[in-house]
Amino acid sequence: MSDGDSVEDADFESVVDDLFETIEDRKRDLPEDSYTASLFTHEKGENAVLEKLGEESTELILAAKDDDHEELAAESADFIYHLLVLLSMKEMDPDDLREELESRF
Ligand SMILES: N=c1c2ncn([C@@H]3O[C@H](COP(=O)(O)OP(=O)(O)OP(=O)(O)O)[C@@H](O)[C@H]3O)c2ncn1[C@@H]1O[C@H](COP(=O)(O)O)[C@@H](O)[C@H]1O
Repeated sequence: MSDGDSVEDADFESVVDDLFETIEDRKRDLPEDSYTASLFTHEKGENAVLEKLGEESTELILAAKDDDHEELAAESADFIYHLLVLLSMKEMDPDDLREELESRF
């Protein structure tokens, strides 16, 4: 996140872009204590993040069925984070998603 921005006043798009930038940094630097880096070096390869996406979508559905808004927001964030890791693994980025969504307007 750029200097002067706060989490409170960042819009959704810039939060996604900042998170994706952090993911790209972790992919490049592979710090030992980083969960994100561990996904890029996992022995299961991309299956590690694909499995996580499956788990997170199930948790998201359960939160929706319980009408638990706080949990639904948390599980949605987990899902979007893992989706961004997958896009990075595939050498894609949020612009690919943005363009696809915009093409449907
Ligand atoms: N947004 C996320 C994010 N969302 C979810 N997760 C991790 O995703 C993992 C899986 O979540 P689960 O719901 O399965 O919860 P869990 O019970 O901990 O799961 P298990 O690992 O035990 O299966 C957890 O370890 C979460 O910490 C995330 N890890 C990192 N980020 C972002 O990535 C940045 C870099 O993080 P590091 O890679 O840790 O440096 C951070 O600053 C965050 O902004």
